Amino acid sequence: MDSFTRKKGKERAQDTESVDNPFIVRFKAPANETEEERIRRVRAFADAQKVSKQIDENLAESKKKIDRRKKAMKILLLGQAESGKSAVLKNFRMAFTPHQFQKERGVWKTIVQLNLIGSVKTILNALENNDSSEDLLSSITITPPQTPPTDDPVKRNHRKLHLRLSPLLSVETNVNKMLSVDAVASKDICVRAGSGWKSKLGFRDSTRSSFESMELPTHSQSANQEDLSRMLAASKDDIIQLWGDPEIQELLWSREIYLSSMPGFFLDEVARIAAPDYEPTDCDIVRARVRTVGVEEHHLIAETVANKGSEFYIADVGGSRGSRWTWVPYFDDVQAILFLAPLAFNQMLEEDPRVNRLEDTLMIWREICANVLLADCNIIVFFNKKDILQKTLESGVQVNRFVPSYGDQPNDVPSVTKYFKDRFKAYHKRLSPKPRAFISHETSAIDTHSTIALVIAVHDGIIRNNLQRSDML
Ligand SMILES: Nc1nc2c(ncn2[C@@H]2O[C@H](COP(=O)(O)OP(=O)(O)OP(=O)(O)O)[C@@H](O)[C@H]2O)c(=O)[nH]1
Ligand SMILES: [Mg+2]
Repeated sequence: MDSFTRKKGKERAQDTESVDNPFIVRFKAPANETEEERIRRVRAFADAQKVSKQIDENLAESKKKIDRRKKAMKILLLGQAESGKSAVLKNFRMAFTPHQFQKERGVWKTIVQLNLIGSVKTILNALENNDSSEDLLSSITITPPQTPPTDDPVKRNHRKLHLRLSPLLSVETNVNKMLSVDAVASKDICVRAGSGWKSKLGFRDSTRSSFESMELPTHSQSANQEDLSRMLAASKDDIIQLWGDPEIQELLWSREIYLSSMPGFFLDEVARIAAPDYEPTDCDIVRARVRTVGVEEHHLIAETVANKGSEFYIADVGGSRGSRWTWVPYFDDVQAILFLAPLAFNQMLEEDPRVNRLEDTLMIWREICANVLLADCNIIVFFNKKDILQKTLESGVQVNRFVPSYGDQPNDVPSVTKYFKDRFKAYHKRLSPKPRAFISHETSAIDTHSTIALVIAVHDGIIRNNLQRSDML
């Protein structure tokens, strides 16, 4: 007699209690049950119990997570695409969870390599379009040029380079496929939040709970990454030759393709990055470009002595126009918004080249300031990309050509930064539903040294502010 059948008498006694319990009712022994039916029923009951236990455990884990989340600090990174939100997030992670971040180095190695090959593709595409006089914006191709042989030795050399680099581009295509890179018309690597792209590149996230799925890289995925490193090492000299070619520089210039000012630019460091033993530095990682699509939420449990164990959630959103509708659900319980405003006055949006970046940022800023859901939220502005502003002004670009209201104010970094700050401050004062302090910092998120110090100070400031608000000080 099995334990289930032995409990029959007891079960009967509990019948009144369990009459409402569908689980017990479902597995009650029917009258005239055969031995075979009984075995099947007992087995089904054991299976159901196992599933039920698993569900209870998951619910308990979810509840724990909800409770933890309630207590933790919640930060939201906002701003247009390419404003530097993900770069600031990386600085946060380096500051508070350096060990965890260290484990991701392999992922960033592959991304830096892909960024580098992306620049190579842009050059080859420009060359090919030049040859065939096709529109520059036609899709990027990995096929070698099909045009007939030429007597021009420069062109012949370019074609040879293109042919020799084709296998590298094929391997790159395989890695992009593996990452399910979105085939949107973008020059960037676009991976969807929650798609597990980092685990496909070999990163094991130990902060994830046991019931969250975590894909491990398959053998072929790891092989793809190895192929990429091998092919890059083998193509190193060709890439150096391609990038150093004065004819090509001239062509890129004439086509207004300014590679060195594009995100994810690594062509000046090919020798280091294509080396077989290449390991990305912190600066490489912050400069690596992956476009955020959707919202990536990161749960950080501080590892550093000063803040050990303190928990916070940082949501890093996709900033392109098509992604902004995904931001609103995160307004609900956020305590601080870090708003990234790039100090860019002479650039247009990639998704709409008619719209100036500064005007777009100001439009988002007005909406955030006026939002009643965010009335009690700390908002901190990072006027980012100060290094780029410096270079732009040094190259002689006049602000008033792009922003007529700038007038004849000096064309220097302090004056331009003040102009930005005053405009943001004025909207903040006018549109905030309740009075609140305007807090801002000037940053260059790729300067990890100063940005790490800043994010630690900002984190401490948010805690102090929240404590003051809850009258605990
Ligand atoms: N030179 C320079 N580059 C920066 C700075 N901040 C960010 N970048 C680079 O600009 C590119 C875009 O930065 P991201 O952090 O990916 O931008 P994002 O706001 O997350 O963009 P989306 O994910 O598209 O919304 C990356 O290659 C960064 O390394 C900066 O202060 N100076
Ligand atoms: Mg991003």
